[in-house]
Amino acid sequence: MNQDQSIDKGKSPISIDRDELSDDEPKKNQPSSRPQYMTVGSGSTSLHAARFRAMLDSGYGGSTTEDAEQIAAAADMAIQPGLPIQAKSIEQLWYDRHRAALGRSVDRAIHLLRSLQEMNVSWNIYYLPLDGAEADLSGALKSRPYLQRTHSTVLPSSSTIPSATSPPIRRSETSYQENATAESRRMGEKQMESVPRESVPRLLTPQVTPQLAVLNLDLKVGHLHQAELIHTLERSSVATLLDDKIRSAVGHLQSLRGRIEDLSSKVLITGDVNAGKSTFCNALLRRKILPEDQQPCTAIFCEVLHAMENEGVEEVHAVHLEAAYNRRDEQTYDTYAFERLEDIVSDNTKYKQCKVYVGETQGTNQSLLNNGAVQITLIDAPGLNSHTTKTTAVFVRQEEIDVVVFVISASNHFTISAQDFITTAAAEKAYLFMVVNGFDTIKDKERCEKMILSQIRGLSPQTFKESSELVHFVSSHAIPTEDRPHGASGDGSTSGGSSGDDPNDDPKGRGKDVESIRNFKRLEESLRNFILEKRARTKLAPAKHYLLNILNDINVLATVNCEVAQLELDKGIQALEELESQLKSRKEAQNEVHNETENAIDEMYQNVYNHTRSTLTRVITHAGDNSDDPSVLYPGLFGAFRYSEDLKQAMLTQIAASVTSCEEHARGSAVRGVNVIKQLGLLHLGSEYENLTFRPAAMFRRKEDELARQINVPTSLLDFIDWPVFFGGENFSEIDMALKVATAVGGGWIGFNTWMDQAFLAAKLLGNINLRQVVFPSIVVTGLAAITYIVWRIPTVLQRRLSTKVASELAEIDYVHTNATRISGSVRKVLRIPADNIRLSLDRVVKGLGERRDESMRLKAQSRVALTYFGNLVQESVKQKTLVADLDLEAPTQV
Ligand SMILES: Nc1nc2c(ncn2[C@@H]2O[C@H](COP(=O)(O)OP(=O)(O)OP(=O)(O)O)[C@@H](O)[C@H]2O)c(=O)[nH]1
Repeated sequence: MNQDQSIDKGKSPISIDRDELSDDEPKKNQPSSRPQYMTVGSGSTSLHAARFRAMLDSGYGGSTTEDAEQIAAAADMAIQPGLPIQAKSIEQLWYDRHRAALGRSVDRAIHLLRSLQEMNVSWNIYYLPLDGAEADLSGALKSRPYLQRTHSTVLPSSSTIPSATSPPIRRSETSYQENATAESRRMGEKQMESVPRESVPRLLTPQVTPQLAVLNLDLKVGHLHQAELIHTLERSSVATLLDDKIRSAVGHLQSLRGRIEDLSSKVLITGDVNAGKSTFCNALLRRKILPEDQQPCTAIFCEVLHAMENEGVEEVHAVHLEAAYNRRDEQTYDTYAFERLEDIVSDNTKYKQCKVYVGETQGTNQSLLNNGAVQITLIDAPGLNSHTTKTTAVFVRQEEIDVVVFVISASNHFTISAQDFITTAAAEKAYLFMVVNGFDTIKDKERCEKMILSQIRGLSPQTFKESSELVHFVSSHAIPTEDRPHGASGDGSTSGGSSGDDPNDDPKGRGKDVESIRNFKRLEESLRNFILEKRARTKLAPAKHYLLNILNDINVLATVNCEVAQLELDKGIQALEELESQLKSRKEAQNEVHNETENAIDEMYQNVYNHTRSTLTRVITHAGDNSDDPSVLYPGLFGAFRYSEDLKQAMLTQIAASVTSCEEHARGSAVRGVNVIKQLGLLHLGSEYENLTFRPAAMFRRKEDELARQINVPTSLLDFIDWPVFFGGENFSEIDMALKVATAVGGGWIGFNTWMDQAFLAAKLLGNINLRQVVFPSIVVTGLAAITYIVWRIPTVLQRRLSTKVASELAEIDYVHTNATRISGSVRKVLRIPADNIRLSLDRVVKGLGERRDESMRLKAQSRVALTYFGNLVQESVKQKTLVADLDLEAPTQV
């Protein structure tokens, strides 16, 4: 609301008496002057007092009861009929109150951001839309299309500073994002197919991000935009990016906090090259301190402060390029006298900035730098061009600049750089103060004014709206400085004037000079008002503006994350139920498979063992029954030994063949067993067991049965004779042993001699004569018969004897059991491989399910915590937003 409007409110119980305007200026020339005093009209209830009380009642009042009482008393005083109260005191009280309230809100916002930062560590903040890429995990939302808040707007300050009646946050367009996000969604879905759920980044797409004014992640790499980059980022990377944003927002809030507390104000004077910025500064100071030149001469930022801040010493501190200025640390700057300023400001290779401490030439009432209550710093910026525009914009963006004064050359109007800068600065700062300088050089002033105002309307509508206060057409040259007497215009377009700067002092009443000085003084007044009286707007409004933005961002993130937390909690509960049942059935399957495979293996092992054992036992037992084997023919007495070797060989070959057949049988059993296990694998683990291949030929490659060939079964003479027939007994082993010894010591006939000796002993008993006559022929015949018998029986006896010997040798090395164990063990080994694989696979599945269940439980717990946290955050951010939005920074002027 501008001043004229407030004046129009003449019927208000509280009115401004324009007759009480400052006595510095003629009243009729003070359309923009601020009221110095306020008188109370009817004495009826004051709006101010009501507002104060309402504010106190709201709990958002002063920091102490005493403070509150003091303010309320001041307000009550203001409504006492006929009692003049200094408007500035009231304003100061309002200002302090707002300052304290905003300070508390800043602290609260910092607290909320820090908690958000902590939350972001344990539960990465969601930063992706719930449609599109995330749609597959948000079945619940599929049936309830997610509302995309495409354009939520935080109304900026100034005329748009939200008041109690106009909510600050306006969702101008809420729509179902169907078509607009289709492309992004398609892309997201495509990429999501290949991205595991856990790595889904929590990002908001550009459809949501515009509503984030501060915490928006500015993702851009080359030609790729956020929508494309979004899916390539890990959630943790996004969390880190967001953490950085939150950190810098906290830093910004802290400096805003400091700025709110700070009683000084900084005024940046910027504009096109040679627009007359330095001349304007000098005119404000009434001293020619900063170098003025027709050529561009200011290359570094030049800060003009009151000498009071430098213990009253006037000097220049040129700050080193890499140093952070500290007045108490002379390492950070060089000290110069004012005369050297021209050299310093024109060179930006040695110094980045200079601080100029200036003592005032004007009294405190008129002084701009030190106005009693507030310290003001003027900053003369380098002229804007394509190189410096960005630097200056960055400078402006820094929170310590309260007011931007933009100097335009009346003859050049707005250059491209100027337009760029104003567009950027207008977005950053609520107000721009425009000084159209060198107005003395313009002939058709009215036309110039019109043209410039229409340009301003396009560039900064807010400034245009209050142009009577914020846009000034002046001539800095018209203001006399120490070395420039009154009216000494550079181009001579205006003539000289009186020695003082009061136009009324002009004895000849030179109209143009009078007008110029008056205009300049009006500008000063507006600027002073702007800085001093409207500190709420210049100092507090940026904090309020930023607070509304950041609280809105917190609210948006909290709302989205609340929904996500609810969604994830629901999903978590559902997933947990599914996982529990899967885990149960898998564990059952695990036991079942274990038992079935073990049974199958044991059964197969036992079968093969029994089969091998019985087969080998049978073959070894009947190894000597191959008399009809055509390959082993008895060649007669003289080939008896060779025959015995052939027989032995045939027997061992037969046994070996039986071992091979047992192995073949075992292979078949293994194939059957593997099939049984494969079926179990297919049943419980699915297709991964379809291609299970088993090569039975690979079994029994090492011929361990050759042991049989290596056994030593020597043939002795006794093996040819059927001793039991001769001796009618079976005490064969003793004889065998004795004969073995005899054979070894005296050759094969010793045993026979002993037998003959016994025959002769019998004959002796019968008598010599008879014996000689009867027995001898009998003996000879019997002997011959025996010999014939023995020779005849050799093949049969040898087979049996050798078979027995082989069997006993094999029994000695436990051949049957060894081979049965080896073959069946081999089968077991072969079967154990797929069985173990199945078991391991099932173990893995069970373990995986267990881990997923644990993870789901963790996520569920986290989601529950997040849900509670974000739910509270939504409420708290709304509460804080309302409190901040309800702060009416302009209250005292709306009387
Ligand atoms: N006629 C006239 N000349 C002016 C006025 N203000 C400045 N000048 C002249 O314009 C020229 C440039 O003035 P400066 O103050 O150096 O301009 P600047 O914007 O500070 O220049 P840079 O910092 O180098 O960009 C000087 O010759 C001044 O004398 C004015 O109001 N009227």
